Amino acid sequence: MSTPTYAAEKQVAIAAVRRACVLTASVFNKLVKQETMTKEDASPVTVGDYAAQAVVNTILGRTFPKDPVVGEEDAADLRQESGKTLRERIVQLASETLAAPLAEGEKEEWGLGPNQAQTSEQLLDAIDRGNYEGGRTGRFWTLDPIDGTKGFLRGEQYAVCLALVVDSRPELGVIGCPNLPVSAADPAGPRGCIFVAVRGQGAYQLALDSPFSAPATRLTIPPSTSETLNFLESVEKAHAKLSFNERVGQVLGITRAPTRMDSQAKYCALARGDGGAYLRMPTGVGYKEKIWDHAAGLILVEEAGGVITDGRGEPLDFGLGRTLGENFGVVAAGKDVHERVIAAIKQAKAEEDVAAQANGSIFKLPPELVRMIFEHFADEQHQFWLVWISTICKALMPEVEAALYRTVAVSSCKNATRLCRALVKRPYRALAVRSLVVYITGGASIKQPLKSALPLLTSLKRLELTVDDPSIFPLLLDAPFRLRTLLTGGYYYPDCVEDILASQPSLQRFSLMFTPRREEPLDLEHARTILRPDILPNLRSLTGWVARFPLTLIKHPYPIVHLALVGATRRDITHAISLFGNTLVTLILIRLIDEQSPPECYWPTYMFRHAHLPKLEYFMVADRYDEHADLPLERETMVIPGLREICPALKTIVWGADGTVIDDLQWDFDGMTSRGWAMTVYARMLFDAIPALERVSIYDDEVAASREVMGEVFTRAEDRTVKGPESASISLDEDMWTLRPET
Ligand SMILES: Nc1ncnc2c1ncn2[C@@H]1O[C@H](COP(=O)(O)O)[C@@H](OP(=O)(O)O)[C@H]1O
Ligand SMILES: [Mg+2]
Repeated sequence: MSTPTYAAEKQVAIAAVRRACVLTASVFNKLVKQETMTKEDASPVTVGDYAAQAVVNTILGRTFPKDPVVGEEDAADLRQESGKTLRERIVQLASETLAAPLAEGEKEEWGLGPNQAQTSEQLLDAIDRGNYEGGRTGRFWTLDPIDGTKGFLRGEQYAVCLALVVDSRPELGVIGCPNLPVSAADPAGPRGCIFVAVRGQGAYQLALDSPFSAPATRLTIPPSTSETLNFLESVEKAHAKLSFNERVGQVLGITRAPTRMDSQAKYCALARGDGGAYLRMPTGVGYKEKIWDHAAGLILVEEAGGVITDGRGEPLDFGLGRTLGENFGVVAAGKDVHERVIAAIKQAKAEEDVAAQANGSIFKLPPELVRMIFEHFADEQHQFWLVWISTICKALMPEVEAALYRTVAVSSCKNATRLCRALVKRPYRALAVRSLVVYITGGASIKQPLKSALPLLTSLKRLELTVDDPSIFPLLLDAPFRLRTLLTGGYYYPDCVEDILASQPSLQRFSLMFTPRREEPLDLEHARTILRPDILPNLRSLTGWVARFPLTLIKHPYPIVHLALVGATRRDITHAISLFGNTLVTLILIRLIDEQSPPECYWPTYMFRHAHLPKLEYFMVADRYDEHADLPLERETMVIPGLREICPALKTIVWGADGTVIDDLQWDFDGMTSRGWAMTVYARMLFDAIPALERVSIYDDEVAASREVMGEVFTRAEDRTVKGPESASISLDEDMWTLRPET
């Protein structure tokens, strides 16, 4: 079946709306402006409403007699004796309007022109044609003869709105706006426009007085940015929650003031680019939006390239009768901004939920304070207190949850799925999450649960994602959060790492710990974008497993303060130091020493040759040997010349040497057999060379493999003498040492 073009319907609807506009404009001029009716009188709105409905329905009754109409008014009151005066006024007005000479595009058989007089009864019947209740299937018209009655009375914006709905979908919409400036750029210029849209045929603006002959302007919603975006909203506070819009605007970073106008003229303004988004959020009194207030607007916006849904992002349902039923408000916007507006609404709504729940709390403390107290108790040791409090006082649940959900970690599929479900169920929980750790290797994929939860985590700042399913990582590309810390890892290196980096300009700390696999050669192309200097302007901390993180490809001297590398060869280290040496404060290396390495390079500070590390304070190195080679035990090679100038600020050196190296040092140095002797010589030489040095620790264990390791420590006393060796254990600072043990 071919798509209907609705050409006849369109022509009739435009003509009917134009006649109704002429009628309402004359009602305004005669009855409102000249104040021939008092406020207590049945009101000019009532007169205009009924009369306009009589005119439009008469035309529809003649042209499409089988089509029912869903309208705002019915004639029951007018038929009463008490309605006589009103009835006569309406009949007179409607008759005059219908009897006006035929205009271009109109036909006599539509009931128009001086030869087509209608009786009073015929006109009341026409009004009653608007009694239809609507429904899921079939076609019907829906009419709002004067939409924006308040605007009409003020002489501001109002609209005559007519739409054809087929099987619950608006297919044709016509909106007449007698008071709307023809061009928003010229607000004092000529007024009066008609807007028309047919599904699949585009949206157009026509001239109100010559809709069929004057050239039509095709409408498209232009793209907007946070700077150009503004909201269109009702004038009437009772019709939409304007304070909520304000908060949504803040979330979106909108700087322009909203444009307020009555009626569906807002949809017209949106369609022609006079505003970026129309927000109509419920005021909470249980009002259900009427289909005639949105049907014509919907098709106009959609045909202008926009998106229209309710406040939750759900489609508007025109198949439920006279109202939009359970839809929650209305949001219309350009394609490029609609999704962001919905996300911002979710955030503002979640905040509101938290605030609303807090009002019922027995503690009348300011919510920020309660939150601070609870956050203080949210650590693992005290969590049960919070849970206990919330079971006693349910009103405190949102604050308690906000504290408990601030930092969340999951390490099994089951828990990850549970967590995601809990976040989706109560968006204020999702809003509370600042730090999320997902560490799941093996097992089923948790992609689906994450897909539903990640878009809600608007406050997330720190994400640690170690998963074996690489298809999870692309989810980060659409995420609403701006991370400061991103730690990634897993079995497969995902192709989209660089795109993720490009989408996270606030990133300060980044870690890439994908398992190096021998069987698969590293695709260096993957790393290319990390090299672009512009994508990570805030990057200060970098951790990587070098086999999957080709450091030598980085050419940009990011001002890295903290660098940790696993599996770094001599070449990687020299390269890193030459790039980041000027800014490094901490440097942590698990280095690979191969057979080709010259013997001197066993001494950790040997790597600083030719370098300049003016800010370096903490240096830790743990060694891995491919093959154990003979050690260079000559004093001359232990400390390179010029070390004082190279790293003048160095305070701490931690060396995790392989056990066999320590054993060699023990047996073989200078012919002495004391285990501590060679270490003591080395440590003392370091203290002599670097005046700032306070501590040297040497551990005969693999530092990377365990959090608590034993070793010998040398310290500089107040009187600058060197003490040690003393046996000690080192506990690795978790935050600094983000590396995970190899398994
Ligand atoms: N509490 C409420 N919430 C939302 N809309 C309401 C409302 N009470 C009335 N309205 C509708 O808001 C329409 C006007 O919208 P706007 O504020 O955008 O101009 C009214 O149309 P009418 O003016 O045709 O009665 C009416 O249908
Ligand atoms: Mg209305």
